[in-house]
Amino acid sequence: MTPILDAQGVGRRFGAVVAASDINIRVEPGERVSLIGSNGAGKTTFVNMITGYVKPDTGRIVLDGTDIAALHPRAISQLGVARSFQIPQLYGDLTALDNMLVANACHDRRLSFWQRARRPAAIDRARGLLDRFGLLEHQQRRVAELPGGVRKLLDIAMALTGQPKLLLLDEPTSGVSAEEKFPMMDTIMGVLGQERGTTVVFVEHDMDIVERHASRVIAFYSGRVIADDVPAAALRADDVRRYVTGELLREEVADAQG
Ligand SMILES: Nc1ncnc2c1ncn2[C@@H]1O[C@H](COP(=O)(O)OP(=O)(O)OP(=O)(O)O)[C@@H](O)[C@H]1O
Repeated sequence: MTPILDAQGVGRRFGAVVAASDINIRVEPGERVSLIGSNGAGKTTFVNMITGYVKPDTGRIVLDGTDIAALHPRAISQLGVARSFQIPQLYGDLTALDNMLVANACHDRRLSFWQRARRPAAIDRARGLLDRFGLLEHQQRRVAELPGGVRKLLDIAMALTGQPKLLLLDEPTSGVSAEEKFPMMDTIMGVLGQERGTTVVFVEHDMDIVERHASRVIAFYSGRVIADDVPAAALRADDVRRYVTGELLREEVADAQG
């Protein structure tokens, strides 16, 4: 099977900082891969290299058979990569539905912008997605008036309008309250389960969410991959317990204190 994503020997420095070092990651269709790691470990750099916002210094990044490492972000998006951001990128003065229509129109360049945006099929698709995310009641509200959790879901719904092959979610639950996190991720993953063929790579700091929703976990530390396995095994690995969750360090400190 052709992998959706095949990154081989990928490296990137920012001055003296090594943000990615010999990253080798292959993602198969349908996987739900969680990227974990402490602040500055290199997760966002990896996501930015897939979307084309950061170019690797070394290595290859192949999307569904096409080498994308040198392509412009727009070209990569048109090949089927979509992303959501830690802080949703929305048009505050437009309604939720119009945000969806604008996102959808960006994927189809055949007609003028609003002709594309207002096609009946585009409106149906946008309303269908809003419905599946539980957002239909908000469709005519200005986005600036919507609560943060709703805006996050809308951002992800917008990313799905173009039926991407690969969806990248950068900390989908950041800034969301502990009570809202779990139902929110259940909604997101439930919708993705209905979207045939969408593969997901998500950056996540909450290990309970990772265990619940990832089929595979890739842990980063200092620009390197230190674990790549099913969640139970990856979260038990010594390097992950030392450098990501900090459990091992806490145990060692407790032992040292007697
Ligand atoms: N544009 C940039 N210029 C300079 N240094 C950068 C740039 N982008 C990232 N870095 C550095 O690269 C390293 C990896 O950063 P990155 O944002 O990828 O980590 P991260 O794992 O996503 O962290 P966080 O969880 O805080 O978002 C860090 O040391 C960061 O300061």
